[in-house]
Amino acid sequence: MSATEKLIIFDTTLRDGEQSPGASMTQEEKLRIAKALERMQVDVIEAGFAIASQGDFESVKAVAESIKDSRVCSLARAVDADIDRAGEALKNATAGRIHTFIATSPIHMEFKLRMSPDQVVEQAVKAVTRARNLCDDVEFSCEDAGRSEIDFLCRVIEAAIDAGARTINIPDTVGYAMPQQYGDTIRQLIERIPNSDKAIFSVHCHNDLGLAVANSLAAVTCGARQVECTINGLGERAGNASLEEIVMAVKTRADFFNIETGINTREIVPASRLVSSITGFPVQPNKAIVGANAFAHESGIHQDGVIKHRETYEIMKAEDVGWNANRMVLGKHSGRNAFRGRLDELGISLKSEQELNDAFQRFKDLADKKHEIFDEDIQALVSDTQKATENELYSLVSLSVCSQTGEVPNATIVLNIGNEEQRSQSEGAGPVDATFKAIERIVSSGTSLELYNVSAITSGTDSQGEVTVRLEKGGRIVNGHGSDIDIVAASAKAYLNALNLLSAETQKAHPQTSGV
Ligand SMILES: CC(=O)SCCNC(=O)CCNC(=O)[C@H](O)C(C)(C)COP(=O)(O)OP(=O)(O)OC[C@H]1O[C@@H](n2cnc3c(N)ncnc32)[C@H](O)[C@@H]1OP(=O)(O)O
Ligand SMILES: CC(C)C(=O)C(=O)O
Ligand SMILES: [Mg+2]
Repeated sequence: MSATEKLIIFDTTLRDGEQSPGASMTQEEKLRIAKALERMQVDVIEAGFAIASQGDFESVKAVAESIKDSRVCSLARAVDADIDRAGEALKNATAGRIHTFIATSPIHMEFKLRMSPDQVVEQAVKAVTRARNLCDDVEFSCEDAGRSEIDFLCRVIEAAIDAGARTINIPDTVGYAMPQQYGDTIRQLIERIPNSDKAIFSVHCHNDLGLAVANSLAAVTCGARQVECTINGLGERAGNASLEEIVMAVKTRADFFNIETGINTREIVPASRLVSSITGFPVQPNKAIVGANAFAHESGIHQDGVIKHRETYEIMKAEDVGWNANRMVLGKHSGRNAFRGRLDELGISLKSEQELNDAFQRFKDLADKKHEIFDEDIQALVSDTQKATENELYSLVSLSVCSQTGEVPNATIVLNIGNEEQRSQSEGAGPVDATFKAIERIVSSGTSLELYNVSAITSGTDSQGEVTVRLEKGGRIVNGHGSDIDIVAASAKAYLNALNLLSAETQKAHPQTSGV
C-alpha cells in the first residue's frame, strides 16, 4: 500500500440510518445532517431512496441542490423506474451518484426476487447501463453478498463493471460475515475479476453480530477502498458500521492501515450529537469515540498515569474528535450581525428576515437565562424557530406545573389551536406525565407514546434540555423535538411538535381534515 492511498467514506445515515425503526427524519432534519456531514468532509452522502416516497424524493433533491463539497447519492433497485427517479432527484447535484443494487445470494434470488442467476445478471447489467446514461458515477451493490457464492459474485461484478459501474459494493446485508472470511472474499474478488482495476471496491457491513466495524476494517486491509457507514452506527436492525469508529481506527492505527480518510475528525462529536438529538436515539455512555465516557478516566491508577503522561491510557485526543469543542460562541451582548455570521458558519440558512428576527429574539431570551451560548444551543433554537414558523396547528402559550414532595404533580396548560386558546389541567405520575395528559385532554389525539428521551444539549445545570417524543398513530410514526432550559416546557414543545407533524401528514393525505 502506498502512503497516499485514500479510503473513501460513504455515509448512509440518511438512507440506511433512516431505516432504523423510529428514525425517520424530516427534510429539514436531513438537510441539517447533510450539512454536518459536508463540514466533516464526508466523500459521499447517500441522501435517501428517491423512489420510496414523494418525501424521500424531495429530500434527496434538496440535499443534492444544497451540498457542494460532497458527492450526493440516491439508492435505486435494479428497476427502470427507480433509476429514473434517482436520476431526476440528482439532476442538479454538483456531483451525483446513482447506487443501484440487486440481491445475489441463492436465498434472496430464489425466495425474494424469484429470479434465476442469469436473470439477475441481465437485470444488473440493464440497471447499470441505464444509470450510466443518467449519471457518470454509478455504484453497483450485490445485496446479501455476505451469503453469496463467490463464483457468481465474480460473474455479476465483472458484467456490472463492463456496463459502467465505477464502484462495486459488497454488502454484508444481514451481518453474517466473520472478519477474516470477509476480508478473504474481498481479496479474492479483486484478484479474480479480470476488470477489477476499473472499479473501487466498497464494503457495507451490518452489525447483527457486533462485527460491522471489524468486518469493514478487515476488508480495508484486503483492498477495499470505500467504507459505507453511519453516524453512531445507526441503521437497519442492529445498525451499520459506525463512521466514527472506522475513521478513528484508520487514523489512530495509520501505522497498520497506511491509508488516509479526508475526514475532519473534529466534526465527529457535533455530528454524533446532532444525529442523536434528531432521531432521539441516545448514544450509550461507553460507546467508542462519541460516548460520554469515551475519554473519562475513573480509576486512580489510570488518572495517575494520565496526569503523568497522557498517552499511558489515551490512544486518541478527545479534542481531535470534537470533544471540548463547545466554544462559547456568543453571549447576551452579541448583535444580529454576529448571530447571522455564526449561522452562516454553521451552514444554517433561514428562509426570511422574519425567521432571522425570531431566532435572534429566542437567542436573546436564552442568553438572559444562560450564561454561555454554544453552537448546539444555536442549532436547537433555530430548529425551534423553524418549527414555529412552519404552519403549526398546536402551539404552547403557557405552562404551569406544580411538583412537590409528597404531592401528586399537577400541570395547567394553555394551547393555541388554530388561533383559539384552550386551557386544561391534569394530574400525573410526574410533571411530564401531567403535562402530556393535560395536552391530551384538549387534543384527544389517539396517539401512543413510543419513546420519550431527554438529554442535555451542553454541559452544566443551566444547559438546555432537548426532548424527543415519538408518537404513533395508525402505523404512522413521528419524532417531535423541543428544547428549553426548563425540561418540562421542552417536553411539552416536543409533544406538540410531534402532534403538528402528524397533523401535517393527515392534512396532506386528507386536506379537509383538521387535527391529528
Ligand atoms: C438491504 C436494503 O437496505 S434494501 C433497501 C431497503 N429500503 C427500503 O425498502 C425502504 C424503501 N422501500 C419502499 O418504499 C418500497 O419497498 C419500494 C417503494 C421500494 C417498493 O415498494 P413496492 O413496489 O410496494 O414493493 P414491495 O416493497 O412490496 O416489494 C419489493 C419488490 O421489489 C423487488 N425487489 C427487491 N429488491 C430489488 C432489487 N434490488 N431490484 C429489483 N427488484 C427488487 C422485490 O422482489 C419485490 O418485487 P415483487 O413486488 O414483484 O414481489
Ligand atoms: C442496499 C444495500 C447496499 C444495503 O443497504 C445492504 O445490503 O445492507
Ligand atoms: Mg444496509
